[in-house]
Amino acid sequence: MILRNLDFGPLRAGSVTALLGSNAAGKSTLLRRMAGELRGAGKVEVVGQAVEAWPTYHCNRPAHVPQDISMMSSLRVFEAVLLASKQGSGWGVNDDEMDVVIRMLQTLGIQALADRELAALSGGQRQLVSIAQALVREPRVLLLDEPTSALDLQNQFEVLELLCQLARERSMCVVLAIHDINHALRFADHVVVLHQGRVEATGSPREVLTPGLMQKVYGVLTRLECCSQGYPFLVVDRSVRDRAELSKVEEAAV
Ligand SMILES: Nc1ncnc2c1ncn2[C@@H]1O[C@H](COP(=O)(O)OP(=O)(O)OP(=O)(O)O)[C@@H](O)[C@H]1O
Repeated sequence: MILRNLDFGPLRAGSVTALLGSNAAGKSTLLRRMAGELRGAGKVEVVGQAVEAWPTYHCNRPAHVPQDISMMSSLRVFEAVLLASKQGSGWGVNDDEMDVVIRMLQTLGIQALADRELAALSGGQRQLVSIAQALVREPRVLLLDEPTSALDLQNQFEVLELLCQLARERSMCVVLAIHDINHALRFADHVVVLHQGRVEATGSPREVLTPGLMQKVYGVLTRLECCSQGYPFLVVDRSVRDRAELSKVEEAAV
């Protein structure tokens, strides 16, 4: 069993939740369970109904952007996003539906890629297209697995800002697994930290993401600083992988 006794939520409409934890903590597994792609014990509900009970293309069925995005297809970017927008609603296409796709490509800054084949895209471009495919469906719940892992710094910031903005505008519940603690501190309303198969901590990022938690969950010594915009960020001083060394650090801190 990968995850046990998980209990968190409800996750609010219009909010962004960051799912944190070290490698193999179970973040992707939890997202797949929340998306209704994995069966298991316990219950995941969307608007009071088990996630699996919502029809595949219903807006209450979460959209899931997985970590590994393979796009070995000869479809072009525009077609791929249009196809995603049409899921479950027949094959006819009108001008309004085309406009929605054009606007989505513009929003993500990938309009210049509209005619490119998916198979010819870079990793970061693929990541932006897969986010566009999920957003264009206008889901009530959007689950993203490390959505910025292939993006350059500017795209990381712009995509996370966009997700926050759309969460508020569309009353969408966004949950993203992410390794960058500073992105979680800056962009998330809520964090859930997984550790050893359980929820170690949950709450507001500033309350939860303390140097003490970083030491326990990630085995790193950190300190909190503040950027010129007033946002807190954690600086990692060093890793303490060795248990004996960690005990010494803990004793010295008492
Ligand atoms: N399809 C699978 N079959 C068997 N075990 C799996 C499968 N997928 C994941 N696991 C195992 O489940 C555990 C949790 O994996 P998961 O991918 O959920 O972690 P994660 O927190 O997303 O990790 P990372 O940060 O490295 O992406 C790992 O031990 C992994 O080996």
